[in-house]
Amino acid sequence: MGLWDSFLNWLRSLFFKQEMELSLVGLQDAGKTSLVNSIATGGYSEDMIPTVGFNMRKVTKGNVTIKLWDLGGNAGFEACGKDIAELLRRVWLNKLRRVVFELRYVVDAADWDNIPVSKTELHELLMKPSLNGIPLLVLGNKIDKSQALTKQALVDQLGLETITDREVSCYMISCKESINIDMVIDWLIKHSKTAT
Ligand SMILES: Nc1nc2c(ncn2[C@@H]2O[C@H](COP(=O)(O)OP(=O)(O)OP(=O)(O)O)[C@@H](O)[C@H]2O)c(=O)[nH]1
Ligand SMILES: [Mg+2]
Repeated sequence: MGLWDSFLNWLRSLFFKQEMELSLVGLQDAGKTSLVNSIATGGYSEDMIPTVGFNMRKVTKGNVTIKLWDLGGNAGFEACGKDIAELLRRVWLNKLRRVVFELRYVVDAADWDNIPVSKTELHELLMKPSLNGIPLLVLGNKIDKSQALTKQALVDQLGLETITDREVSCYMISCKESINIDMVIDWLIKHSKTAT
């Protein structure tokens, strides 16, 4: 095992000793589950089973519980008709707003088409009074892909510079190649005191 892997494993061991519960929010396919795997073990798989939209799952390791929230359209609901799909989406978003007290927002930085939807969802969430002042960590995932946006382009396209009422951090990561996962773990450890 290289020095770098040992360092990451040491960070991981610190992380899972903390008592915390955190939420990861993002559009489907952004890489939330991959990020949890990457933080937990460093493992990565191309063969992920998509979490069906409007879903919440919990992953617990050590003292840490990570809740994964999937945002975004859902083909199953859309089959019920656009209005009903939209209504269900609103109900689901309201539920999410009641339970998320800190935000880590995962974006697929290589999926240009979905960035505007990510932006809308993110800014809608930030308007919720219960999320006032809550620090925001935005993660642009899949930077191993050649078409991935640069950090500045992601910041611009998500309108992150217009968010002035809280601490905003943005890291570009790759779960696949374990890039900047150490920065994410470090951020989570530093902010764990404010976690619910
Ligand atoms: N190239 C690349 N692919 C990735 C990366 N992270 C995740 N993926 C792939 O993206 C797809 C979706 O990853 P998931 O971790 O299932 O994403 P998710 O956000 O949990 O998706 P849902 O559960 O469907 O909402 C999978 O095929 C992963 O292998 C990455 O860093 N680079
Ligand atoms: Mg998932």
